[in-house]
Amino acid sequence: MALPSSVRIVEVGPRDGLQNEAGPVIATDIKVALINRLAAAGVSHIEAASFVSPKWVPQMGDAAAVMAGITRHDGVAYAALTPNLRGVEGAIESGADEVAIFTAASESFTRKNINCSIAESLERFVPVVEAAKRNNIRIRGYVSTVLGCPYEGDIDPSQVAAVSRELLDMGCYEISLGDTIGVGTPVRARKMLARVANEVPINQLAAHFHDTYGQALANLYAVLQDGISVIDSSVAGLGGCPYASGASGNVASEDVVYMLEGLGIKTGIDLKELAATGNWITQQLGRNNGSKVGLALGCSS
Ligand SMILES: CC(C)(COP(=O)([O-])OP(=O)([O-])OC[C@H]1O[C@@H](n2cnc3c(N)ncnc32)[C@H](O)[C@@H]1OP(=O)([O-])[O-])[C@@H](O)C(=O)NCCC(=O)NCCSC(=O)C[C@@](C)(O)CC(=O)[O-]
Repeated sequence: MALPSSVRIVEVGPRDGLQNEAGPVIATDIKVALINRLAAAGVSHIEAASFVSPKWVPQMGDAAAVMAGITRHDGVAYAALTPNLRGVEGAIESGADEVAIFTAASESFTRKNINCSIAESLERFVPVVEAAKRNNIRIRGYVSTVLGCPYEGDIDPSQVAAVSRELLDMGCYEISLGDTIGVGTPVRARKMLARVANEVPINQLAAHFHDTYGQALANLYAVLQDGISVIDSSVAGLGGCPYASGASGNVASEDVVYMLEGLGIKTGIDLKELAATGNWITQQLGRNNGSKVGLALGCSS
């Protein structure tokens, strides 16, 4: 299949990137400035916050304040993660353009992450989806551990396909396939995708690959050839996974945009502005920049 002419980048840095940040809770102002800078760099889809239990994820405890603080840019969708009815109510009140429900292809991971079975998580999402639909808010679905689980090892692609299909049938417009611990390699990624694409149209699937083993760009290049045209990524490669030692964050947005530009694929994002944002946020957090492109360009502001 020909490569797509354009790719929508879903920037998950403010949520997936910051949720696991060690140390004190990051100031709301920094989160707000990060989101505003990403929008100014041309990112059109930003996962801005997470309406989850602050006991489980303290870094996301100020979701409502973050959503209230951002300056909305025309044409930018601001999304929020919502595990249950309480979460979606908060997201709707905060003016989220989109909500995301999340489960996994692995029972053990689901239990650790949201304290229920996969089947229970799907039941829990029913009122979430109903509330979002009543408010004309789009619903995205996540399936984690699509290429491996820290507790169960390899995951059968049929299980990924089955959970993805359930989320689609519930009303998700798009299913994001998460290689949560970044263990995938290109051939396995394509095999998994081929199985899932039997259940969910490829144009309703997104790739959400972490870069723990340095395979994320290779995996993305592989699945782009199968028709994937939505990629989740995190500025400066922010993030990590509390369930996998040494796990790094999502693939860095700067690295993805650089690769896509080299392939002649449009993203609408200004790479220099994005790289400056990556360098800025890593300075704010006092952590290393996980983007090779960000480091190479050395942009700052
Ligand atoms: C799902 C629950 C809430 C179940 O948590 P629980 O303990 O089973 O449920 P609960 O209903 O007993 O709630 C526990 C406490 O949280 C409160 N609570 C309950 N709901 C909310 C809410 N919405 N907002 C704020 N507070 C809430 C609730 O009121 C209660 O407070 P208490 O009575 O103890 O004071 C919990 O497990 C949770 O919040 N988990 C979130 C985990 C999470 O955010 N993980 C990271 C996101 S997933 C991810 O990163 C993967 C992804 C998407 O990026 C893709 C990939 O890479 O694979």
